[in-house]
Amino acid sequence: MERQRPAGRPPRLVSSLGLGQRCSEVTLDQERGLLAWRHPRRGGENYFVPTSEIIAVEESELNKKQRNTGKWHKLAKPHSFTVYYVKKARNHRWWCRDVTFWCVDENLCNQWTQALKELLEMQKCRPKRLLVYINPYGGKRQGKRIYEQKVAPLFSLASISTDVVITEHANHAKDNLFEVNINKYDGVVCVGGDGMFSEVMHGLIGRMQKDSGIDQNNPKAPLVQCNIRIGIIPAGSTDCVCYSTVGISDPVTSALHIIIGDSQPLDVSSVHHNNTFLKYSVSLLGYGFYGDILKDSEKKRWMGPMRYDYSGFKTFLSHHYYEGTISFQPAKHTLGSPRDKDSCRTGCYICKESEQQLAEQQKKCGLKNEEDEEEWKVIKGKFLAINAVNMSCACPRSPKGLSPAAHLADGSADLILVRKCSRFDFLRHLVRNTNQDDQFDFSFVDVYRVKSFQFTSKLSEDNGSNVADIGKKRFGQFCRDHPACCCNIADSTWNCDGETLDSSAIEVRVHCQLMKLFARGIEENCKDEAAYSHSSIEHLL
Ligand SMILES: CCCCCCCCCCCCC/C=C/[C@@H](O)[C@H](CO)NC(=O)CCCCCCCCCCCCCCC
Ligand SMILES: Nc1ncnc2c1ncn2[C@@H]1O[C@H](COP(=O)(O)OP(=O)(O)OP(=O)(O)O)[C@@H](O)[C@H]1O
Ligand SMILES: [Ca+2]
Repeated sequence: MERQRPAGRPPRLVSSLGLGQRCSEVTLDQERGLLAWRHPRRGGENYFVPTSEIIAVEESELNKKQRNTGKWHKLAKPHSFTVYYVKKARNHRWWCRDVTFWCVDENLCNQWTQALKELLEMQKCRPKRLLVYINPYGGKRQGKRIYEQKVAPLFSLASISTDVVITEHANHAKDNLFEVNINKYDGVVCVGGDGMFSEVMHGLIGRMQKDSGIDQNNPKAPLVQCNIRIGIIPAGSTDCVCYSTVGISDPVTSALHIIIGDSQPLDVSSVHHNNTFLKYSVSLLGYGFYGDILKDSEKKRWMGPMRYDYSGFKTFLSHHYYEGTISFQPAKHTLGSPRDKDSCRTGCYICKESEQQLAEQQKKCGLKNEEDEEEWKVIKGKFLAINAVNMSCACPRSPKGLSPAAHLADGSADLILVRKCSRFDFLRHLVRNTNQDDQFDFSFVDVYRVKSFQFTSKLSEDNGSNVADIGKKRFGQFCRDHPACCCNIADSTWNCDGETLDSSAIEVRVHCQLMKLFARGIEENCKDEAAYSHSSIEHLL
């Protein structure tokens, strides 16, 4: 892609500017959008910052210490400017760092600030106005403090104006998104966990469909893409969506991705029951183990994030399995497979390829629904867990995720079936979700990449349509004939991105890249500080 440079400006600005008490050669390559300098101290460390990662530029005044220790105090008053930029550290963490350059020539100083500001103006993908929802009760109840202390100062530094809503009840953000004048904003930010993100996503996708006259209850309706990006400031208990799309759960890192206007498309699954829309899902749709954990943990919200460990331990000991039938359509359009060694990373070619494939398929088929004619696979069995993940579901508890090779935007989900097995074997599988070993390498675990699936429990098959009531009444009763066998005559519950669904019989369809986040996916071998310090400016420019 050819970069534009401000009209009438030279392609490169090179000056010897003051940095601390010494001089540094500073280069701004306006064509390639690179700012580079060599630190006169720190062993001549080289700095190299793409202008797309500059947060702000301000005319500044040297502080007292800088003024008194510098040689220039005998000279005329120095002029200075400060550049705030993204510093990439280990483990995908980003910091906001600043550097102040000075010179005695006021014109030169102005030329530099002007040139940098003009380059920032040209970053059209950056948001100027954001709508922010804060859940004050998510996670450890730190959402408001995190936003005020860590995020708001960065937004104001980047001249982003915000309208902030502190939610007063569940669904406040979702309902509000159906009413606000959404065109006023360049994005919506949610401060909270996966549940809060889910609310904002439902509000935005729902609003988009409503405005376009699409009936969400129709499971086959082609949904309209939502182009307003969502930013997630993690302040929840799991923060799986943030971790899986940024690589770390850190409010400052996420705020910086929002400021520089990153964009990451995301697949969204729609979940229906009997032609009734239930929910959308982006991370985990889990039946059995994760459904039971969620159901139990909801009663223990007061415990905060610890509730999941408590309920997880209890659910693990209960070792319930559930009988049912899963039917699915394999995702043939995508190049990847769930057993791939490579994971989805920034600029992922598999996601790009899938997007094109699906667009071509849609063009070819037009209104004809050829999807239904495609092959369906049917599997009946007894399952400890049925997990469908649209993304890896990496989170601090499981750093590589439930399906490490799942893609953020390939139009498919990974369906993981964990069949009835011993407690010991199930524990081995669970532990592999937390370490580097392959969690799918067991005879009782199967994984498929799918574009749609349906599930019906044995109970609903046996009892016809009034299953929900029967299931509810029977919940908690277990096989009387074999009290120790762990077979459960009741249904489990679906865990849909951390919320329970009312129906166990569901129909799920993946919508490729239905929405976008202020993120860029996980970066490959995130450069650490050493990578910058040993490269020379000459080489980089
Ligand atoms: C020996 C340790 C094995 C630990 C295995 C841990 C695997 C953890 C996998 C986490 C996957 C999270 C997927 C994301 C789901 C989100 O959309 C959703 C909303 O935030 N979060 C949850 O449902 C919250 C789900 C929280 C799940 C916590 C599971 C804790 C299990 C503890 C099992 C203990 C067994 C101990 C036996 C001695
Ligand atoms: N003011 C509020 N009072 C009560 N509930 C709220 C409020 N605002 C939002 N909620 C609801 O709280 C639920 C949980 O919030 P959130 O996701 O932020 O935290 P969490 O559950 O601790 O984290 P995670 O979802 O990552 O496990 C959301 O589903 C949201 O609908
Ligand atoms: Ca996907």
